[in-house]
Amino acid sequence: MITIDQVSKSYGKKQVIKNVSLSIPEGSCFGLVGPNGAGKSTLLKLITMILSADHGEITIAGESTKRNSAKIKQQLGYVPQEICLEETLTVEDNLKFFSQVYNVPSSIQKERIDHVLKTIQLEDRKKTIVKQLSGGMQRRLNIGCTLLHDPLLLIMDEPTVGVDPNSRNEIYNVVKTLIKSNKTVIYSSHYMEEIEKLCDLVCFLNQGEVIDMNSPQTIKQKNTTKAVEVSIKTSDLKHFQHLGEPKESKNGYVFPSDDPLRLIHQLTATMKEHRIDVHHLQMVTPSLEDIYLQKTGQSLSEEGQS
Ligand SMILES: Nc1ncnc2c1ncn2[C@@H]1O[C@H](COP(=O)(O)OP(=O)(O)OP(=O)(O)O)[C@@H](O)[C@H]1O
Repeated sequence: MITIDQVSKSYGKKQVIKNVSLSIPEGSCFGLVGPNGAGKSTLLKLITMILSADHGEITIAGESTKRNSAKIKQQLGYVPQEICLEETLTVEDNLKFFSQVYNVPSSIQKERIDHVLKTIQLEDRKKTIVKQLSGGMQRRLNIGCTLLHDPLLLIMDEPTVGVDPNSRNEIYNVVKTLIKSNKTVIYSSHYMEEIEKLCDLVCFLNQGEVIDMNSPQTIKQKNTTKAVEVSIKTSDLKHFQHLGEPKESKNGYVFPSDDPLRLIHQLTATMKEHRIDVHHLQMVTPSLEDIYLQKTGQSLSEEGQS
């Protein structure tokens, strides 16, 4: 569906997309992950042709963005990071307005609006003024406005930023409905749990470069570095310094290791030596978030609180 071939982009002297190549199959949900400033929005703006690449080529459904932009735009829905709605109008009037923006023929406008209201689960809110909607509902309407021309490709730039967990689940449901109806979705996020729930493919972007791209399962299998979680107290940590730098976890501390069995022997020996009781000791596999941290030295979640 989409091929990005050796694409680079600079703002002034600063190169923010560096020779990126990737391809996104039709009907897939493609997750773009990276901390603030990784280049996610810039890459999405290149795909949506808001920006043009300095080098390289982007092809969507066989058409080059350089040559056939008008044709591609008909198949493309872009959900920007910022909510872009007229808040003094009702839900329905916003949808009517965006139908006109997207040149939806008036003969099918009502049918399209009804279908979109169902998809975004706002059928009972169509007469509500936008500013009276919750943040999560506004985000769903923001998505709905990009569905009116029935695009094949949807590009969503952090659609759950600033949304509470319940509303986030409702947005996931909308995205899942879109994936089931065979749309291709590109979904950028700081939240790794979203990517794991929704995406068939995940691309880790860091400082404008693709550092890994695969299914979430394959990335986890490839990065088999294991770790051991142990329930020790912070005051006892000094006895374990020779076993590396642990990370605090829900049940105590997690020690990374390429040889977890050996580490378990070392941990138990140290506990015995210092007479430390242990209630919990288990091998753990890293989450996608941990893998990103290992690869970049940067945490997504800390950066992702904005
Ligand atoms: N119009 C612009 N002019 C100059 N620099 C820009 C511009 N837009 C973005 N940048 C810079 O380019 C880099 C990549 O920004 P981009 O917004 O693409 O990252 P991002 O991964 O989407 O980050 P965030 O999660 O914060 O939205 C950042 O260093 C940013 O400051």
